[in-house]
Amino acid sequence: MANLSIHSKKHKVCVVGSGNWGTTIAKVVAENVAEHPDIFEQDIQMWVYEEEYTIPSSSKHHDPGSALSTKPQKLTQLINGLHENVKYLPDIALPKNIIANPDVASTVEGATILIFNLPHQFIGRICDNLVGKVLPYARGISCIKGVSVSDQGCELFSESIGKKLNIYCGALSGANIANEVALEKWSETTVAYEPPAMDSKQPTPEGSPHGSTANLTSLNNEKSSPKAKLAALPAEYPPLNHKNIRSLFHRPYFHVRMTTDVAGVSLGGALKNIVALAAGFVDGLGWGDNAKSAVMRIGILEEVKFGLQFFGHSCRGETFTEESCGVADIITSCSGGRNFRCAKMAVKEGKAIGEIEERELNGQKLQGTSTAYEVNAFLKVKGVEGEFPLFTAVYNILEGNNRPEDIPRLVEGHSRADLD
Ligand SMILES: NC(=O)C1=CN([C@@H]2O[C@H](COP(=O)(O)OP(=O)(O)OC[C@H]3O[C@@H](n4cnc5c(N)ncnc54)[C@H](O)[C@@H]3O)[C@@H](O)[C@H]2O)C=CC1
Ligand SMILES: O=C(CO)COP(=O)(O)O
Repeated sequence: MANLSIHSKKHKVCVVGSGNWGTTIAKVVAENVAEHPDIFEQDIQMWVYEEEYTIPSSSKHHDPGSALSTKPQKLTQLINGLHENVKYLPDIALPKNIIANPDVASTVEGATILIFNLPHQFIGRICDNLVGKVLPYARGISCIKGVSVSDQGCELFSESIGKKLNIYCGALSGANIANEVALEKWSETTVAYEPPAMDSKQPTPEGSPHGSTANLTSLNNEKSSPKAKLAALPAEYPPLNHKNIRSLFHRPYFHVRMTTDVAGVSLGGALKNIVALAAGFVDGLGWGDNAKSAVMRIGILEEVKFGLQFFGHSCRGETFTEESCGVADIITSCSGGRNFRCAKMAVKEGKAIGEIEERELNGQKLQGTSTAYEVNAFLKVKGVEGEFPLFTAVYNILEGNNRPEDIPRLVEGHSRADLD
């Protein structure tokens, strides 16, 4: 087929991270670059935190006669040889254009689109290693569910990545249990991207509260960082407007809705992990679906309140109630997510959730436990712990100050009016 593109260069896409969701998103984008060769280069470099791994005897790749199969191997070699991430996404065939790379600097080299997808506790250090190694006009998308809390306040990862690397960074988040997406079972997701004006030959959707200009000011209401100057995407590249960003993620089984609300999308993904722990706690007590629904209802109200109170000038309440990254992610995460499952087991077995995480997840990481502590530290500094009774209850249960049985009492009386 003739290449009708008027652009002499194509976008090089890389994925920083290769866990359960990192590998799944690499599969999604690897399929899409193959379908849009006029916009994207064909290979996807995927950064892997290198480790040695022995193929388990339950794997179809296990061959007792082969030393390769019974001895530990480098995970990158296994992924590149088998086209499968045998540790973090077993039994899912990966497209051959995914290249596992243990070196983060060469993973991002020459990339114009960087997709950040790793447990949130590791992103700060990785970004430190990337300073000065990223194209000045690169653009990022963060798939990370968490927030970055420091004495500077509460920051979105899209923003902390953007500031550290001096690039624009959007966010992807939705009701997306990775294993289901990897099996190509239908789901929706939300991608928040506010194209810097110079990247876009197309207007952002009508009604956009932010227009189409780059906004690198802090999304935290009370702090605003100096505006960093973004480098323009050279005209040789196809524009990075909503249409082209969407074409990188949208699949027949993975439906993308675009928005410009980076704060709402990021916060929905981060805060629902705290709610999922609460749902696991009450389910672990055997309290049933009504109790879980109550937790979800209060959880969504606290999400909206948190967004509007601390990120109000850039966050839309409707994002939490209308988009996949909001209410839908609460529902899916409180049904089958890892935070929910591990919290439930912890209560049923009377064990610490960290012990369950270690035993059950084969190296995958819970995000809700650390997020509950981080959000609590921020709420404490602001003096508003009492205004977020569910988030606070989860923290206190993890700390051992309260028991899961206390949740109804702790959230009682917090009607919609109380949360306003
Ligand atoms: N798994 C899921 O169903 C979904 C996860 N997410 C979010 O995506 C983000 C990434 O999650 P997953 O890919 O599932 O990760 P994961 O939970 O599978 O975590 C394991 C990953 O962490 C890496 N890792 C371990 N120690 C490390 C270190 N010291 N430095 C750097 N990396 C290290 C491992 O190599 C592996 O790639 C998280 O924020 C999560 O909340 C979002 C949607 C769905
Ligand atoms: O984010 C998720 C689903 O959208 C996955 O949640 P867990 O990390 O709790 O598995």
